[in-house]
Amino acid sequence: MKLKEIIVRHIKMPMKAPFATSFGTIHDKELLLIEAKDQSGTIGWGEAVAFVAPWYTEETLKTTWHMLEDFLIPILLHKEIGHPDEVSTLFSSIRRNCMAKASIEGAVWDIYAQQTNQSLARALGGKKERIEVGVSVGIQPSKEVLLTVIQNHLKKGYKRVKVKIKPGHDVEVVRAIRSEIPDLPLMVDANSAYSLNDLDVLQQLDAYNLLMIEQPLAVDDIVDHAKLQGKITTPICLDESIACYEDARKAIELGSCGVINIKIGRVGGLTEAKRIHDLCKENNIPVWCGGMLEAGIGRAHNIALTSLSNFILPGDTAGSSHYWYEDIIFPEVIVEDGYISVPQAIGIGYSPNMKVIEKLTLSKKVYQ
Ligand SMILES: O=C(O)CCC(=O)c1ccccc1C(=O)O
Ligand SMILES: [Mg+2]
Repeated sequence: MKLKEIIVRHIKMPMKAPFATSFGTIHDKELLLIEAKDQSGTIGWGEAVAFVAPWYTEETLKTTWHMLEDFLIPILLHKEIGHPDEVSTLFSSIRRNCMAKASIEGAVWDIYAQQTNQSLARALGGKKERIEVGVSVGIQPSKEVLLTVIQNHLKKGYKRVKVKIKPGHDVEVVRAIRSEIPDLPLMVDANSAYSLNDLDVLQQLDAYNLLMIEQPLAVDDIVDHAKLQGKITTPICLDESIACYEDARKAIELGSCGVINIKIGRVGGLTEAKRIHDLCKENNIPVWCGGMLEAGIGRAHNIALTSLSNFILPGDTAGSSHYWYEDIIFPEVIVEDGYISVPQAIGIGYSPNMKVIEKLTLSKKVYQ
C-alpha cells in the first residue's frame, strides 16, 4: 500500500461521569482520529489516545499532533508499505512518542487487514472469538457511592473490577469492598502514587486476595518494583513502566512484575504490542489489555489485540455505553455477560459513524 491522504480530526467526547485517578480527573475525553487513505481507495482508522495534559505519560494531544504533522505523516505519505510491521522500522529514527506512532500505525493495520481480506484480529494472529472484560472504576466521593457503582457494573455482567487507589485512599477502600463482596475478582491501580517508603501500606493490601496491584511505584522504576515484588505475594502488574519490548524484557528478567498490562498507544503500536505479548507468553507472564478511555476506534483495536492467546486476564475494554452517551462507531461495542464478541468482518469490524464524528469534531486537517 501507499498512503495518499491522511486526515487528522480533533474530537471531544462528553463523558457520562468524570474519571478520577491518583494523577487527576478527566471530564471529557479529547482525542485525535486518524483517517488514512491508500492509493487504491481503502480507508483505515486509528485513534491517538494521549490526554490533553501529560499526567499519565509525557505525551499530550498537542504533542501527538505535532509529531504526526511534522515527522510521522511525512515519513509515511507516498511510501510503499508491504506490511504494517515496517511502520515501526520507518519510525525508528524518532524517539519515543509512542501514542503518536501507534495512532497512525493502527490505521495502516486496518488497511492491511482489509486488503488481505481478513479481520484485524485475524491479521494479528488472534484466534479467540470472544474476550472477557472488566471495568476500571475511578476514585469515588465516598465508599457508599463506590460500592453502588461496583454493584451496578456487576449487574451488567462485568466479571472483574479494578479500583483506583492513592495514598490515604487505599486499605480502607479495599476492606470496605471485600467485606461487602468477598469473592469479587478485584484489583487496584495506583498509577505510580507510592514509593518504597509506603511498604507498610502495600503489605497491608497483600491481605485482601487481590488479583494484582497495578503500577504502585514510579513510572521509570523497575528496580524498586522488583524489590517490592520480593516482599509481597500479590502479583505486581506493570502499566506505565512498560513502553516497549525492551522494557518488558528487563522487567521480566528482574522479577519486577507477575503480570503486564499492554496498551497499544503506550507501547507505540500493534506490532510492538504483539511482540510484548509473545515475549510474555514465552515467560509465562499473563497479560491483559489496558484502556485509555478510548472512543470506538481505539476500542475496536483493543478488541482485536485481545483476541491473542496470552490475553488471559480480563481487560479494561468496557462496552461503548460505559463511558459514552453515543460512540463514534456502528455498531457500538456491546458487553454481554462480561464478554465482547470479536468481530469477524474485515478490518476493524466496526464502521466509523460519520454523523457523530462530524458533530464532535473541533478541528480537522488534511495531509496529502
Ligand atoms: O477504562 C479504561 O479505558 C481504563 C481506565 C484506566 O484505568 C486508566 C484511564 C486513564 C489513564 C490511565 C488508566 C490506567 O489504566 O492506568
Ligand atoms: Mg493503569
